[in-house]
Amino acid sequence: MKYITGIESYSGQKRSAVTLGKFDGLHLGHQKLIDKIRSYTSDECESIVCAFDMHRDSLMTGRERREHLEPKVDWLIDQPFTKALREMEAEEFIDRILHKVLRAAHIVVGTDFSFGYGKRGNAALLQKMADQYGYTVDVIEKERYLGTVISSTYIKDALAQGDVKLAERLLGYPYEMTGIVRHGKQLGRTLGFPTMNIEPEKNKILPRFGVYACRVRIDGKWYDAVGNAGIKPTVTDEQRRLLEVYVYGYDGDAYGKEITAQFCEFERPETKFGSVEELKNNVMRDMRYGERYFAALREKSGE
Ligand SMILES: Cc1cc2nc3c(=O)[nH]c(=O)nc-3n(C[C@H](O)[C@H](O)[C@H](O)COP(=O)(O)O)c2cc1C
Ligand SMILES: Nc1ncnc2c1ncn2[C@@H]1O[C@H](COP(=O)(O)OP(=O)(O)OP(=O)(O)O)[C@@H](O)[C@H]1O
Repeated sequence: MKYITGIESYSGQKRSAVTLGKFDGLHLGHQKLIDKIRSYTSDECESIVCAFDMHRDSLMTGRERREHLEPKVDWLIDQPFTKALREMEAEEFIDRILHKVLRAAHIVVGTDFSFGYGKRGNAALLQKMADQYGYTVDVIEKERYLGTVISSTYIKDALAQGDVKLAERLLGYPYEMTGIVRHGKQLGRTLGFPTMNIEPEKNKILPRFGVYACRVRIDGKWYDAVGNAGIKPTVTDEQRRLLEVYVYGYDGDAYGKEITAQFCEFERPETKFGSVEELKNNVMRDMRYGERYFAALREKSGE
């Protein structure tokens, strides 16, 4: 996959199958559009995801989006949502960007896709200009989960409530975050539970502050874990968002390593305990919860 920032730097020579939108999270709805552009790829036609970057709190970092799309499409264009773009007339966007720059042969959008100044551009306008510019348009019905349309907003709402299981159903994969293991206050070790701290990127959304059963990848190997997403109000006033995980069966030194954590199930909200002793007792209970969670999972899958 080729990755660029800004449509103007596109240098593809072939015709293209293009899909456009914010694509935050690459959920099951987005995946339908991506499958469609992939179905058009050939010696003459490359697939392009054009993702508008809104610079707001997001389900995915830019790197995560790249990694998810890497094996799937030929091009990922990250397009900052600039004033010039916001104010471009829809017809000009079709002519200048889709036709002249991207050489679109196929355009794939969801039913509610809108673009151009005042959001005047939509699927109907794309269809109206299709013959003139020689492209086809696929307007994909919105994918639903139990009757509700899947959207990035819906997934953000689920995460805000700690419902990481629902988020996983809507995404089609577990919600996750990646970071370099940093030194904490090193209190955990003295309290009897050594942990790994990772900090989310600035705009990366953490689920509701609280304790979760997690899966953690260290050096390519997956481990069961239990972790707290939040600000550790019992021991610090710093307000720094962190995910802190206790990893079962890992006794190496993970400082400086990049790890990825997947959120499996919400256990309880993060709490400001009255004493470190109370915190410790609760973390011990969380560890037993995590053991039960993964034991039950294994039993279910017959392992
Ligand atoms: C499973 C688990 C649950 C936790 N729950 C809370 C909590 O509810 N409230 C809180 O203030 N800190 C919580 N913590 C964070 C602890 O305060 C932290 O692990 C301890 O102070 C060690 O921090 P350190 O890594 O900076 O040394 C939790 C940590 C873990 C691993
Ligand atoms: N559930 C869905 N099924 C099919 N296509 C979808 C679905 N959701 C969005 N799309 C389409 O995917 C493209 C990118 O959508 P976009 O990420 O902008 O919207 P979204 O997921 O609804 O996010 P938000 O909630 O932030 O509006 C658009 O063409 C949109 O119409």
